[in-house]
Formats: sequence, C-alpha cells, structure tokens
Amino acid sequence: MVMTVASPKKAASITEKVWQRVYGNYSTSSSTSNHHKRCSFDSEDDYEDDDETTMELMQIGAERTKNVLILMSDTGGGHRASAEAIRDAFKIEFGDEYRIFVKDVCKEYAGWPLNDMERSYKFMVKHVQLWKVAFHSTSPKWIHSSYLAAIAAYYAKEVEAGLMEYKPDIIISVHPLMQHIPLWVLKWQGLQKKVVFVTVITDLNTCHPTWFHPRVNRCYCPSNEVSKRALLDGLEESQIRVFGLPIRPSFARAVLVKDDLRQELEMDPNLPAVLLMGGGEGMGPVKETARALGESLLDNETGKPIGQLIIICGRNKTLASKLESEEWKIPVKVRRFETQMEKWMGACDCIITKAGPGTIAEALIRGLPIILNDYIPGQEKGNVPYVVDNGAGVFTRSPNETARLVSEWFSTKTDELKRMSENALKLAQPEAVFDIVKDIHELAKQRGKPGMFNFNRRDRTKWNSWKAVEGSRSNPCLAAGKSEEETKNDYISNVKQFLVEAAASA
Ligand SMILES: CCCCCCCC/C=C\CCCCCCCC(=O)OC[C@H](CO[C@@H]1O[C@H](CO)[C@H](O)[C@H](O)[C@H]1O)OC(=O)CCCCCCC/C=C\CCCCCCCC
Ligand SMILES: O=c1ccn([C@@H]2O[C@H](COP(=O)(O)OP(=O)(O)O)[C@@H](O)[C@H]2O)c(=O)[nH]1
Repeated sequence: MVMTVASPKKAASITEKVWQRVYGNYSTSSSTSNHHKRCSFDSEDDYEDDDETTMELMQIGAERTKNVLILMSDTGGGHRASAEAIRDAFKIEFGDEYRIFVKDVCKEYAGWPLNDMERSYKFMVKHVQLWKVAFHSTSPKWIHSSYLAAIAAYYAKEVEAGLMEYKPDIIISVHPLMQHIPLWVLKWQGLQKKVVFVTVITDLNTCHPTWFHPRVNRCYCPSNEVSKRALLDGLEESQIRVFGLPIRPSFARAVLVKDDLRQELEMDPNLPAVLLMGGGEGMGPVKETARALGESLLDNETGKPIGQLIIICGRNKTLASKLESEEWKIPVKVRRFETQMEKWMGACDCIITKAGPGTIAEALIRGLPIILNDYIPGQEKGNVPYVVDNGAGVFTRSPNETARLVSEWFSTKTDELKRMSENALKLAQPEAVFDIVKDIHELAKQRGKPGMFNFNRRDRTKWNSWKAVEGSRSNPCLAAGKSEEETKNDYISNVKQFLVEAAASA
C-alpha cells in the first residue's frame, strides 16, 4: 500500500528534489516533512518515474551532503573524545561533504537501563569487583547476545526513532554496546545494504567481545592485538583495518612549542613538569600520588623544587576542591575538565595516569613517558603490557614508588626519561583518525548509493509511513495502515526473529 499525502505536479517535485539533494537540505525535520509531503506518489507509474529520477539523482547526489551518525556514550571520557576526533577529521578532510552528528541515541531515546549507563557504569567501576564480574560474565557471546536481544525487545522502536531522526548515510559506533541494537534496527528496516555501518574500537588490547559484530562493514582496530581478537570472534579479514586509536586532530596536526605553551599556561619555564590525571572522571589514586610528589619533587638540601606538578581532575569536582585547598611546597596547578589536553601534554615531560586508552594514545603522540598507576579490570587491563612491553612507560600502583620514579627521571635518570620518550613516539599513531575517515569515505563511495535517502520504491513507502508519525515515535507499521493488533504482532515477530538470530550467532 502506498501513502497518499499530496499529489503535486511531477516536474515541480522533481526539480525541488534535485535542488534539495544538491544542497543537502535534509537537516531539519520540518524541511524533511515538507519534502516528503511534496514527494509522495500515488501510482506505480510514479514509482517507475521516480526510480529513473533516483538514477539521475545518484549522479548529482555524489555532491550532496551525507549524514554521518556517530554513536557513543559518556561511560568514561574516551568514547566522546574519539567521536569528536572522527568528527573533526571528517571536517578537515572533506569539508561540507559530510554532516556529522555525535549522539548517545540510547540516552536520548531509550528508557532504563540504556538511558542511565553513565551512572550505572560509574557505580560499577567504583565497586571494581562488581565491574570485573559484570565484564567477564557477559563476555560469552550467548550471554551478551541474549541480554542485548532482551533489551532490544523493549527499546528497538525508540532506538529506531533516534537513528531515523538523523537520517544517516553512514553510522559509526565508537562504543562496545552500540553494535547489536542499531544493526538489528537497520535489518528490520531493510536498510542494512544502504547504510554503511562501521565500528571504531577504542580499547587497545583486552576489549569486550561486544565490540565485534559480524554484520559490520568495517571494524577499525587500534592494534594488532585487537585485530587478532576480532578474527577469533568471527570477523573476516576483509572487514578489519588496523590504523590506530582515533585521537583529536589537534594532537596530530598542531605544531606546539613547549616554551610557548608553558608561557601560555603560566607554568614555570625551566622546571621539568609532570602531568597527573585519571581519565575524564579523575579516577585512580590521584590525591595520594599528588601528595607524594609534593614531597619527592622538593630538594631537601636546598629546599628548592626539582620539578612542577600539573593535576587535571577532569569531571571530579570533589577531587579538584580537595587539592585546591592544600598547601604545596612545589609549583602545582590544579585544573578541572580541560578542553585543550594537547597543550597541557605538550607542556609537560611525563605523565601519570590510569590506563585509559585515550590518554595513553595521546601521551604517546606527545612523546610522554607514562607511569600507569591503575587500570579498570577487563577492558583496561591489557593496556598495561601495551605500554610497558613497548618500553614507553612503567606500571606501579604505589604513590610513593611513582613519586620516587618521577624525581629520579627529573634528576639522576634523565637518560631513561629520554629513552622512554623515544619509544613512546615510535608507538604513536597520530594519523590514525585521518586513515579511518578516508577509509570510511572510500567505503561509502564503493557502495555507490549514498545511503538510505536515495529512495527506491520500498524505501519511499517505508519512509513516508515513518514520516507520517514523525514526532509521535509510534511504530511505523501503524502509519502504514495496519491495525494496532497487526502492528503488535509484527513487532513481536520481529523481536522473535532477533532472538532466534542472537541464539544462532551464539
Ligand atoms: C551470569 C550472567 C550475568 C548477566 C548479567 C548482565 C548484567 C549486566 C550488567 C552490566 C552490563 C555489563 C556490560 C559489560 C559490557 C562491557 C563492554 C565494555 O567494554 O564496556 C566498557 C564501557 C566503558 O567504556 C570504557 O570506559 C573506560 C574508562 O572508564 C575506558 O575508556 C575503556 O576504554 C572504555 O571502553 O562500559 C560500558 O559502557 C558499560 C555500561 C554498563 C552499564 C551497565 C548497567 C546497566 C545494565 C544494562 C545496560 C545495557 C547494556 C547491556 C549489556 C549487555 C551485555 C553485554
Ligand atoms: O580534563 C580532561 C580530562 C580528560 N580528557 C580526555 O578524556 C579522555 C579520557 O579517555 P581515556 O580513555 O583515557 O579514559 P576514560 O575517561 O574513558 O576512562 C582523553 O581523551 C583525555 O584527553 C579531557 O579532554 N579533559
């Protein structure tokens, strides 16, 4: 059945469509609604004609702005940082060719627990044994597939509404839990062949298996260790690319001079500097380590400092307030959430951090030797050997040991600091984010049709049905003229299909 909203003169509607495609006027729901009202068709003839138009439009459409939806969640600071890195790299490489949306569709559209993952995750990593059990017990495919299927059964419609709102030609997931449900929704909508779906993994080594989904078009692995895991988990070699972890272009492309940065950041121009942090949330033994450094970086004989300390607390306001209120015998700067991490890293000589992959990858680009003082069990565990075995840093949980190491690096063991800095630079992959976006661009080109909004007959029906209920977030089947009972049955059968698929894949 075909929706009939209006029956405008064909020529006018086609001209308008060409105009809108070329100028990419698909960004607001109102313009899209109007577009769809104008572009509805009544008969099979209209469809035939429209298919031809689509062919024409595909050629012109090469120039239209394509929508890229990046799926992330603020569980930790790394996923957002990588998402923004990809967005910025698209902008630098391709200008207005792509329109990028960085979104947590689960938070914005779904209900509990999907809309509350940040808080749940924070709670779980605070009670670290709880996280350890959750991480490892959900690693078997049959467990996480069934669990995600059950959640999908509840929220697929909402996630679908979220995806449809951005009309993506390309979906990029930078989160371990954003493969299964969106891919299912695309399949349900018959859009899997039209929308490019890629995963960009942001864990360096021991990542959770939910990152690996066999139906993605590409899986970008940051290291060979991760690509081996992907192969073991059933991905094909042709799906995998190893470029590195995507880091904000400001790290890779900006030319930063340490002396200038120190002046800009009002740091001591001469004293060596150590940067102390704990990811976006200011986690790990930051306070204890700061106090130990306050002692070890003071020369007891002269009473003068041998180094300076920068502490970045991220979103941990309690930690920042506590440290700000302390008295220090060496130069110390306590900062909250910083947006120009490349500058602080560029102004320092080494870094102390928990084993967050984003911070590690950034520090490597800046050639900073790394002291890892903590890790989250599961996904961050493997980051420790990644750094230590490559000679770019050391691991110790002891604040006193950390403070001793830094004071040695700044006095008697400067050669060790230099050697580690060189190793860090060897491991760095500053171009990774550009390689990733270029590959996605190529992938999208190879696929030919730029996404779901090159309508063919079937898509148009579906999309018109969907748009008819725009805003209400109801099931598109309802708008397609089905009864509530039929709609419910449709939905249940879709869910069943998903559960069967999940069981089969397990
Ligand atoms: C015996 C069977 C028991 C089954 C019980 C199921 C209970 C489910 C409870 C918890 C779910 C645990 C999810 C484990 C998957 C973890 C995947 C993963 O690697 O997650 C990591 C991210 C955080 O990203 C990391 O941040 C780090 C820094 O902090 C660092 O940067 C790292 O590199 C990043 O990768 O974790 C999450 O996003 C987890 C959010 C969990 C919230 C859980 C609470 C709500 C419960 C369900 C939400 C729905 C998710 C379903 C997942 C299903 C199974 C995998
Ligand atoms: O004040 C801050 C603290 C951290 N970060 C960034 O947050 C990310 C942290 O990611 P990581 O993977 O290291 O740890 P997570 O926060 O996910 O635990 C890195 O890109 C940091 O540069 C930031 O931009 N400002």
